[in-house]
Amino acid sequence: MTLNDARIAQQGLDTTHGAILYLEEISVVFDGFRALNKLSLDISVGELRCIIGPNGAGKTTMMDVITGKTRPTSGTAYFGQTMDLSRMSEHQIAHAGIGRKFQRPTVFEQHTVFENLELAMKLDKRVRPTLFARLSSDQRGKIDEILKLIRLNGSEQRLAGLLSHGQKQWLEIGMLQMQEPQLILLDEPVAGMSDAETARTAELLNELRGKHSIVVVEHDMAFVTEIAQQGVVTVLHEGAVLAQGRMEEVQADERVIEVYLGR
Ligand SMILES: Nc1ncnc2c1ncn2[C@@H]1O[C@H](COP(=O)(O)OP(=O)(O)OP(=O)(O)O)[C@@H](O)[C@H]1O
Repeated sequence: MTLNDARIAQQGLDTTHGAILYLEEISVVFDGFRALNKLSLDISVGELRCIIGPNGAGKTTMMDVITGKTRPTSGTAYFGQTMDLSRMSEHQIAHAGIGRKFQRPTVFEQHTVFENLELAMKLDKRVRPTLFARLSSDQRGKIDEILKLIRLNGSEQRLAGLLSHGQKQWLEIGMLQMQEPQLILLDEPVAGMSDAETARTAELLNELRGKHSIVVVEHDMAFVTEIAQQGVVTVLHEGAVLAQGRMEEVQADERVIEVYLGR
């Protein structure tokens, strides 16, 4: 851990004003093209926010800004009241508690489900156990709890490489959980899943509702309807917020129908 990392970790997350993430007038310009155009967005603590929008709307670029992969050309991004994401490295942002799941699962295929969860816990720099230390009963209990959540209890000794696509996605969500991020970003979590797997993923996210702050980017509208419930859905278009509100509100919005749903 560098001195700067230690300073950020020590600073802690300040959510006294109820929001965990503030994006204000974020623009990202690639060679003259505005992928994000003064995007402003707040996520509340414990919220499950769904972000939808047509291809090229800027959803991935927004996630890249939050995780430090892409620097905004202008605007501000804060994690809690005090952490300026534009001044932190990707590593520092992950360390401060923002966890991201990419679209393709990246589990350790040669290891069992249990070992994947164990490894995820041991990669958590805040805990710093040695890789070969035996698990405490608390740690074992936590793995068991996550196995149930991700519907893989009973499969803990299977090799991750042998799991179905959906199961790998759940395992990766479990691995994220092991690191207890304060904010979880999920990029198209049900892409490529069967209908049954999609339904179970919706159940899983509904179980996480309120316990974590979660941002889900997804194209599958049936799935979004399942998990949005009474929460806020944000529609991005051309790098900015086109509409925002409950799912039935944005679905009825003429502008949203025109650019996205009506295609
Ligand atoms: N590194 C880059 N250089 C140049 N242009 C980029 C770069 N990254 C993204 N873009 C462009 O920015 C725009 C927004 O892309 P982005 O991937 O954020 O959209 P998206 O909403 O995630 O789309 P999708 O639903 O297809 O994943 C696109 O037109 C894309 O081509």
